[in-house]
Amino acid sequence: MGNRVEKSQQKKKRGAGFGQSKRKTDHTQIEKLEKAINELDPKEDSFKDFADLPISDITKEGIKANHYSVLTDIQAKAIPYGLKGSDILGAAKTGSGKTLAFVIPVLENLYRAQCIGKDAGLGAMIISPTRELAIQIFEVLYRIGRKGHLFAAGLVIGGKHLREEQDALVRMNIVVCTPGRILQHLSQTVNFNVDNLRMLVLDEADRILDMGFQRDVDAIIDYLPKERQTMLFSATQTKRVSDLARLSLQDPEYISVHEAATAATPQSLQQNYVVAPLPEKLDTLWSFLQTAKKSKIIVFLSSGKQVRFVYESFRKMQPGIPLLHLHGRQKQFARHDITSRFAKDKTCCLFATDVVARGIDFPAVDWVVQVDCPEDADTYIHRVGRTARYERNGRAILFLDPTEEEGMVKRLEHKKVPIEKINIKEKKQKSIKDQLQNLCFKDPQLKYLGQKAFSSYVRSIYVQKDKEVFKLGELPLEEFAASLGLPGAPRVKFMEGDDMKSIKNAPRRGMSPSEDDTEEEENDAKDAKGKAKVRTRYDRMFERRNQDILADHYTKLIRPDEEVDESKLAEDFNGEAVQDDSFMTVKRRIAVDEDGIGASSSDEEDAASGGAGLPVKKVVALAGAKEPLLIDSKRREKLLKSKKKLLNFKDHGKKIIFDDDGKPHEVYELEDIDTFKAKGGAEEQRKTFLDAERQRVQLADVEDKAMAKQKRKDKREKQREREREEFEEEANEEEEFGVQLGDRHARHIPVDLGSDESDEEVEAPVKPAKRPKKWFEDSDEEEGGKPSKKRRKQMDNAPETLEDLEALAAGFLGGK
Ligand SMILES: Nc1ncnc2c1ncn2[C@@H]1O[C@H](COP(=O)(O)OP(=O)(O)OP(=O)(O)O)[C@@H](O)[C@H]1O
Repeated sequence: MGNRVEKSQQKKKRGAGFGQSKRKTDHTQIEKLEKAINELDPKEDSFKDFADLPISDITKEGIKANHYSVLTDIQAKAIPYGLKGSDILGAAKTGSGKTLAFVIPVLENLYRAQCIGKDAGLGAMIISPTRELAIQIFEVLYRIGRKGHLFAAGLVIGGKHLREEQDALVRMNIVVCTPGRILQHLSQTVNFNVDNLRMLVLDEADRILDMGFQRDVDAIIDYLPKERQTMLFSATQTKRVSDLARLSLQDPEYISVHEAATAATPQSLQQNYVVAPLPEKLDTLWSFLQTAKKSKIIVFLSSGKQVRFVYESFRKMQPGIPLLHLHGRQKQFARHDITSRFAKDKTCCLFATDVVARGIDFPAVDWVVQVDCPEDADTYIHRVGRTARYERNGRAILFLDPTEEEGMVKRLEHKKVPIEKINIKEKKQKSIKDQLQNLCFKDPQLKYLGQKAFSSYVRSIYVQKDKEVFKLGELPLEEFAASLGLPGAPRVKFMEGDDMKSIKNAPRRGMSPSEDDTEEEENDAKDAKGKAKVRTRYDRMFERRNQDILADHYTKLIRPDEEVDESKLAEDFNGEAVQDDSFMTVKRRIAVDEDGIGASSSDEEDAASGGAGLPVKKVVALAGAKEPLLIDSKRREKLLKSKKKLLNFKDHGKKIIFDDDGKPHEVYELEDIDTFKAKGGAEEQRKTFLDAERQRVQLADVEDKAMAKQKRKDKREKQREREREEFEEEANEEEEFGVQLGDRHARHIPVDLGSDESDEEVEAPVKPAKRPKKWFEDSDEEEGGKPSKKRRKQMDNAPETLEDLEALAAGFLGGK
C-alpha cells in the first residue's frame, strides 16, 4: 500500500517536472521568436526556405513532415507580414500556396501568445465560402499543426444539428467555418465568447465579401473585437475601399505576386475556347469526352440541375470514363465522399457547379471544361485554377455560344487571361440528340431532370448582370430544349410576355412528372384557329418525325383530316379509297365459304402480294366475332386450334344499364336527332361539355393539391417528431452518463493539434490516471490513453476521410 503511494508521488513529481520543463522550453523559444520577429523587416528580409523562417520548431516539423521546403512567392512575401501581426490583402495566382501563407502565421501567432486551452478562448477564425474549402483548410491546419501544437481546433460548417456543435465550439482556439453557420453560433450559442479573438482570416475574400455573403459577414464582424489582425486572401483580390472599411483593416499590406505578371493565370496552363452554339454544347462535350477518356477532368455547369441531368444522361450512354457529380444540394456526406473519390481517381470526369470552383486542391487534374460560360472573368480564373496547380501542367477549354463570344473574350483579355480560339473538328463531333431524345422518352424521370435543367439554365442567364455577355433573347431556346432530348421548351415563369396568372392556374397535364408549380411546358400545340389543343405523350411520339422510318406512315395515321392528294388514291376491296403511295399496300378480295370459312385463291394471293411472297393465305369468319380472322402465318393457323385463344377475337358482349322502368340501355346511347337539336348546336354542346369537364378537372386538381400539401405537412411533422425524440434521447444519455455529445457527432471535434508528440528535451511523461474510455477509443487503444501500434500507424498516415480526420483528431483530446 505504502509502496503504491510512494510510486504515485514519484509519478506526480515527474509529471510536474514534465509540465514545467515543457513550459520552460516553450517560454524560452517564445522569447527567442519574439525577439527575431521584432527585428524582422518584412520589406527587406526575404526568405527562401521554411527552415529560415522565425517560427517554432513544432511548426517546422509539421512543414517538414509534409515535404514542403522551399517557400512559394506568396508565402515568402506574406508570412513575414503575417508573423508581425500586420493586416494583409494577399493576392496570388491559383494553386500558388496561399493556404500555408495564412495557416503558418495563425499557428505561430497563437503559439507565441500561448492562446491554448479552454480559458484562452477562441484565438483565430478562418472563414471560407464553401464547406469543401473549409474542410480542406482544416486538413492543412491539422497536417501542419499536429507535430506538437496543443490548440483545440474545429470545423464548423453546418450539415449537423446546431446543438452538436455548441459544446465543442466553446472549447476551440481555432475555428475553420463557413459564414452562415458561424453567424448562427455567434447569435445562438450562449457561452461562445469571441472577445479574445486575435486573428480573422478570409480565404477567397472577394467571394466572401460579395453580395451573396454580405449580410452574414457584416453581422459576424459586429461580434468580433476591433483590435485584431485581419488577413484576406484570394487569387482575385478585392481592393475596394468600401470592403476594407467594412472589415476595419488597419493600414493593410497589399501583397500581390501577380500584379506585374503578364497573365493572371498560371503559366503552365494552356487555355482555349471553342464557339459551340448552345444547342450543340452537349454534343461537343460528349465528343470531347470521347477523345479524353484517359484524363482527369472537371466539367463546370451553371446549376445543380444541369449537373444532375448531364451526369444521369451521360451515365446512361456510357461514355467510357468514370463519372462523378457534385453540387450544393447534395448531402454533406455525399459531397465529401465525392470530393475524396475524385481526388484519388486518376481518370475520371467530375460534373460540378461552382461549389468547387474556388480553392479546392484536387491533385493532378488534366482538364477543366467550362460548358456554361462563367458569370465573370474572376469566376473563369478560379475555375481554370483547378488544374495547373503548383507548377503542374494543365489545360482548360471554354465553350462559348456565338452570342457570348465577343463579350466574354473582351472580359478575359481585360483581366489578362491568355486564351486562344480553336475550332472543333467536324469529323469528330458526334450528335447525341437522338440518344437523349430516346432516353427522355423512355425515362420520365430523366425528362423531368431535363426540363429542370432547361429552366434553371434559362434562369441562370436571366439573372446574370453582364447583359453584354448573356443575351437571353438571342438564345435558340427551342433548339436547346431539343438538344436535351425534350419534346418542347418548358415555359419558365419569369420570361417576358408570360401571363403569370394563366400559368399559375393552368391545369396540370396528365401524369407527367415534369409538372411542378414553378414551370410549365410550353408545348401545347395550337390548332388552326389558334386554340390550344390537348396533346398527349403519344401524340408527341407520333409527331416526332425522326423517330424511325415509319414516321411518314404514322403521320398519315394520326392526321386523318389532312387533305389527301386524290391522284394517289386507289379503291380497296370494299370500294373505299386507300392511299397508293406505299408500294407494300395489298389489295385483297375475300371469298367466304358456305361453312363460314373463306379463302382467297392462290392466284389472287400471288397477284395481291405482287409476287413478293407475302403470307396472305385465308380469311376465317368466326362465329360471334365482329370481323373475319386473317390467317397469314403459321402462328395464326395454330391459333385456330385453341378455343381459349380464339375467345380473344370474339365479341365480349356489351355492357347494358337499366333505367327506372327496367328498360335496357347502352352505356353511351345516341340521342334521337330532335332531342339533340333541342339542346343547341353541335359546337355549342361540345363547348359546354368541355367546359364542364374542365371545371371537373380543375376541381379535382385543387383537391389533389390540397392532399399533396397535407401529405408534405404530415411528413414534415413526422420528421420533426423523430428529431425531437432523438434530441431527447441524446439529452437523457448525456444526463445519465455525462458524455459530451458534441464529441460523439464529430463534425466540429476540437483537436489538440499534436499532443501525440513528446518533446525531446523533457522527461518521459508520467502515465496518466486511468479514466473511462471515450467513444472514440476502441480496442486498439492501449491503457492510459497511449496509442497502440495500429493507432500510431494511423496517426502517421494522412487521414483519408473527414470522419478519419475527426476521429483521429478526437483521439488526441486525451492528451490534455
Ligand atoms: N511551398 C510549397 N512547396 C510545395 N508545394 C506547395 C507549397 N505550398 C503549397 N504547395 C502545394 O500547392 C498546392 C496549392 O496550394 P493552395 O491550395 O494553398 O493554393 P492556393 O493559392 O490557395 O490556390 P487557390 O487560389 O486555388 O485557392 C497544394 O497542393 C499545396 O500542397
